[in-house]
Amino acid sequence: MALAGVRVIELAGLAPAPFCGMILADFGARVIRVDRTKVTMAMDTLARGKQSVALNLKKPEGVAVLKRLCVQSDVVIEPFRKGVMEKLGLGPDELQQENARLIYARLTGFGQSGLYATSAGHDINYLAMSGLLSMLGRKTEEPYAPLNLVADFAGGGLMCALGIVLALLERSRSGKGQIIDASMVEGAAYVGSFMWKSRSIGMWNRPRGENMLDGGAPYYDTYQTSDGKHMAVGALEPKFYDQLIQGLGLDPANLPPQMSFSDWPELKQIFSRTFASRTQAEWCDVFDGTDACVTPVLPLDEVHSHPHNRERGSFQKDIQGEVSPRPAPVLSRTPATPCLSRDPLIGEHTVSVLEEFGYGAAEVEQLLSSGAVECNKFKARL
Ligand SMILES: C[C@H](CCC[C@H](C)C(=O)SCCNC(=O)CCNC(=O)[C@H](O)C(C)(C)COP(=O)(O)OP(=O)(O)OC[C@H]1O[C@@H](n2cnc3c(N)ncnc32)[C@H](O)[C@@H]1OP(=O)(O)O)[C@H]1CC[C@H]2[C@@H]3[C@H](O)C[C@@H]4C[C@H](O)CC[C@]4(C)[C@H]3C[C@H](O)[C@]12C
Repeated sequence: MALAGVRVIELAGLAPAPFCGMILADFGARVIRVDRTKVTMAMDTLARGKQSVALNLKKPEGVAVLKRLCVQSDVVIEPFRKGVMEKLGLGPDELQQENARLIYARLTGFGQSGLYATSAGHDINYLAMSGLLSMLGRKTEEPYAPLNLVADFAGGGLMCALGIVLALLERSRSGKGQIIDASMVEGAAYVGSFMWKSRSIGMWNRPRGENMLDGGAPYYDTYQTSDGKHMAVGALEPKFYDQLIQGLGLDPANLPPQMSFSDWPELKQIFSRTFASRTQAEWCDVFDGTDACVTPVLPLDEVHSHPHNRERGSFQKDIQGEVSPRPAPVLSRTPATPCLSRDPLIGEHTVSVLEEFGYGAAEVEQLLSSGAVECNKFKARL
């Protein structure tokens, strides 16, 4: 796989850093997640393919273990507030002094500098600060965050993974590591570059929820079907719009023009009434195989079995029967072959990882008895 041979230390975090680590693991990196000790339940649902080591970083011996892991690794991902790692004596200066090739990825909400750098926050706050949240939501409603997808995952975990891959590529020339300051505010804003750059062509001249791509246009929206399901319509270009009108069985001569903003509310009502007259399956029969840009809105439990997704193998089942998306994109020679076994227990691999990183049996025993590390392998067998 593309990242085979890359060793990553991921300090356990909430959502963006686990996603970043999972992407790297899916594409072949060896990812060791560093969990806290005395935690009963793993909250990382994005742990596919990772190993877990439980360290108490409030103990100097725990800090020393993490340093040793980082000396022999390529990447460390830290998900804490600015300054937390420095307080532990684990800042980039300390770690890169011992391993100049280390890529030190800092995944935060607000970045490593600025007024908010040390403040707590979550996806919705970062999205708000990126400017994007002000553009999201229906007409007359308050701004609305689309789950925690944009800042946590697109602007956060994914951007951080991109930064790591870029730094690995550059390191293959320079031999040097670097520090990645991955701010979710900036990552989300960057993902949204189109919103800035397309203002010049008038894409966002109207209030929120009244533009072409934000739910304003009747030909770019969702509609309820007679069985309470939905269809998604994305018929932007006139040639595709014509196919939409044809599929809906409407007479273009009786409709206002596609691009007439003032007629959009009326057109929406016509589309709503029409879509409500048949079931989702019936509309799929009408539109599948056409260029009308109309697709069913699939709930998560139907995605896997949709013929298109099934044919491509876009979703996979792990050994516990849990369905999740196959890693994307698909590389032709070195595709991701994600691990399908169960997620690690907290600290399940502490002893084996320590041994692999050169700790002798007596040292491991000492660390276990001092509480600097914890191993839950025995419990895993119960
Ligand atoms: C699923 C929910 C998560 C949703 C994601 C959410 C929408 C997000 O947006 S995630 C993005 C969050 N932001 C960032 O990641 C940006 C960078 N990080 C930060 O800004 C901060 O870390 C922070 C704000 C996220 C958290 O701040 P906090 O003060 O807690 O932490 P830090 O200042 O960073 O310091 C960390 C301290 O920890 C010490 N540390 C770290 N590792 C170790 C170690 N190995 N050993 C010892 N010590 C360690 C470190 O030294 C720091 O110490 P100091 O403070 O002394 O410096 C889930 C969100 C909430 C969950 C629910 C909740 O937990 C309650 C229930 C719990 C139950 O078990 C399960 C059900 C819950 C309802 C649970 C359910 C879900 O998991 C959640 C809803």
